[in-house]
Amino acid sequence: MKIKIPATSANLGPGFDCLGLAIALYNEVCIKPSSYQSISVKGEGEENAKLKKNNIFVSIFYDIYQELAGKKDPFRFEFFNAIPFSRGLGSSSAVIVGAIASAYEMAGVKASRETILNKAILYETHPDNIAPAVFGGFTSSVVESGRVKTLKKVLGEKLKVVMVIPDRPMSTAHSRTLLPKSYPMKNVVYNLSRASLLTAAFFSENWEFLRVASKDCMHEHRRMKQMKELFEVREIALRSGALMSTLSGSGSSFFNLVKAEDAPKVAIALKNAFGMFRVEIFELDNNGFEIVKS
Ligand SMILES: Nc1ncnc2c1ncn2[C@@H]1O[C@H](COP(=O)(O)OP(=O)(O)O)[C@@H](O)[C@H]1O
Ligand SMILES: N[C@@H](CCOP(=O)(O)O)C(=O)O
Repeated sequence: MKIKIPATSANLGPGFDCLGLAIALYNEVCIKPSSYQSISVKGEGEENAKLKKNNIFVSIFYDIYQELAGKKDPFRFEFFNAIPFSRGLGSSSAVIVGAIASAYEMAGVKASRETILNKAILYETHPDNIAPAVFGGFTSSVVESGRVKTLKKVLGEKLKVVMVIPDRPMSTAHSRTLLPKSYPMKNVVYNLSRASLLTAAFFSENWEFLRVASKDCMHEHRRMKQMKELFEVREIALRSGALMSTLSGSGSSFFNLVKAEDAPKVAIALKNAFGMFRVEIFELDNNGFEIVKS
């Protein structure tokens, strides 16, 4: 079988741990029955020998496969990774969702996307990457009694993403340790009001509200201080016409949502200012993971 899983950009500013969307940048994994287990890696992580011995996708796959099939058959895993690691593009969530969906497919057990999502939340404590990786589109999610409740909005082709991908990683786990354990009430109201308005703006396609609705006072500043160039990335992106400009997930990438016709202008402005960073124009993904060949 072959599965493709999209990258995701989580938080989108004030929507910490609850808002996210999927991007048309994919990891692909081919899995075939074999007489012995083997792993090959192309693309991101190709040089990392550890991924052939201690691979989180394979571990999660067999967790689920053994639960469903009651045995551990050997498979060949061929990874074609396009999602950079630790750049705030949901690489770890793509692994979790891809491994679970693949295990159900290889065990011959049908599963709804809700089932896949509610398995994935057991491995990833926050739903803002896994929900769009499962469903695609823009998603607003909560976790209630261990179950994920999410709503999806399909995003039209009038929108594109200009993503600035720095050459330095930011580990999600480490980046979360930089955040305070509690916040003043005014900060909480600042973020929850904007997250609400941001969600309403996406669902009603009122793009002119995105700029004010995507501001955050709970996590971005502390994280962006680890890579001060990101403050200028945002300034240039907004000056060039981006609808919104936010730290992608826990970083280090910077997410810029633009009208399709403005994408080249915004990308050129960012490329001219940050020659050392990757600047890519992506479409949005509205499908989530896809099993492209059984
Ligand atoms: N395709 C992959 N195959 C195996 N492991 C992966 C893959 N993508 C990510 N990982 C694991 O996840 C880690 C990155 O997780 P994290 O810091 O949460 O980054 P991100 O912001 O991309 O989600 C990598 O260091 C690696 O251990
Ligand atoms: N809400 C999380 C999102 C992490 O996204 P990632 O793409 O960096 O894994 C957080 O901000 O920690």
